[in-house]
Amino acid sequence: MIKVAIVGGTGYTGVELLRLLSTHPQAELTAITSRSLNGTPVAELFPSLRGHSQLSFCTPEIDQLAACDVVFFATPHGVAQAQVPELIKRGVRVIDLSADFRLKDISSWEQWYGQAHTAPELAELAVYGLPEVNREQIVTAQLIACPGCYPTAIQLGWVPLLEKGIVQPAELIASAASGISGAGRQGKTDLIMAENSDNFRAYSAAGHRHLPEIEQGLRQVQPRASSPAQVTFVPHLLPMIRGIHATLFARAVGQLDARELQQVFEERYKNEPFVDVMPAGCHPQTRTVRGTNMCRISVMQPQERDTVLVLSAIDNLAKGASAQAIQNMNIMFGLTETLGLDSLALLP
Ligand SMILES: NC(=O)C1=CN([C@@H]2O[C@H](COP(=O)(O)OP(=O)(O)OC[C@H]3O[C@@H](n4cnc5c(N)ncnc54)[C@H](OP(=O)(O)O)[C@@H]3O)[C@@H](O)[C@H]2O)C=CC1
Ligand SMILES: CC(=O)N[C@@H](CCC(=O)OP(=O)(O)O)C(=O)O
Repeated sequence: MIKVAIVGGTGYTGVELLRLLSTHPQAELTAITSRSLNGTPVAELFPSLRGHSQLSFCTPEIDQLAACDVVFFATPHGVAQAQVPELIKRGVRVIDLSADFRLKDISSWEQWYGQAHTAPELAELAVYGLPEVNREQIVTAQLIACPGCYPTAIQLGWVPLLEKGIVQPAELIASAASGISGAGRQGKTDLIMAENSDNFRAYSAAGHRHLPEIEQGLRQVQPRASSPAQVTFVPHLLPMIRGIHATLFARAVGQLDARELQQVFEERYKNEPFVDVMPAGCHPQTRTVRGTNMCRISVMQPQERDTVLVLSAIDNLAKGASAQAIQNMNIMFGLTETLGLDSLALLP
């Protein structure tokens, strides 16, 4: 059994990790932290876990964390970079769900996250945990930087086109909408039900911190000679709890027909257990991925003009965070990649 700890167990990604790890056949959760609820039984805060967790929340003590094989950080940005260096020194493997180690360009990280980075050498060491692109490096990684939710949906939608150089990399447009759990569990007025129910709005349209992450990931897969990927990214808040839907617009470089595009996607993802390329004409829905590690994608060319349209749907807390983090753990520890991740979405 793999001994696991979660730092930040009371947030939405923390409890999603807890839910998934509780039924994982090879993982034994030995510590889960909350400074504010130290000593509270986990099943008292989350009664859905009654009968599945005997643990109580504890404070994040380095010795207890270092006794585990792997530590998940489900904490706000800036927390992992303070604690991870010591764990790495002690040989523990770390899977960070925050953005602390996602960007290789530290000055860009500092600009977008508005704070100084205290462990830039670990950002260099970290492997970006998108298995569909970096599976080989994940196997031996000591530190995984899990992708953000929007970057997961958007990169999986565009990677097949960028790799083959069949769309203009400098003219990419992503319009994406997220459920409110994407903003975390802390109370803020603009996240309450009365502000969001029966409402729909864009936010951070002038620039969102996921933009450099998306561009970094796409540039990694592009052919070297092509001009670097440039993205216009507009996120929106949807009045629902879970789910991201991304509508991705790109301009084709040459002549392509819809059948060839479909083949590019089917070929690229034919061995990927968690990417479902839907038949031509289908529209992915967030409901069909809810609570699962799946990304459902479709590609089309409306009116056979030169716009290539990709639709991509994930669950922000699952493939966009905690389930993808467990997919990384499975790969790192040589387990079947789908272990503990084979549940189906609830319908309706
Ligand atoms: N929500 C989403 O859809 C996604 C979120 N993420 C990222 O995952 C991370 C967690 O997100 P989310 O679950 O939404 O966050 P929440 O704000 O809901 O939860 C944060 C958790 O971290 C703990 N925490 C806060 N500060 C510290 C600290 N200094 N030291 C130790 N623990 C701390 C809190 O517990 P306590 O204060 O009691 O210790 C709490 O359990 C964030 O970085 C987020 O950006 C990534 C992908 C998707
Ligand atoms: C709806 C909402 O507010 N979403 C969050 C993104 C959540 C996420 O995945 O981002 P990180 O992992 O980078 O925190 C936002 O736009 O900031």
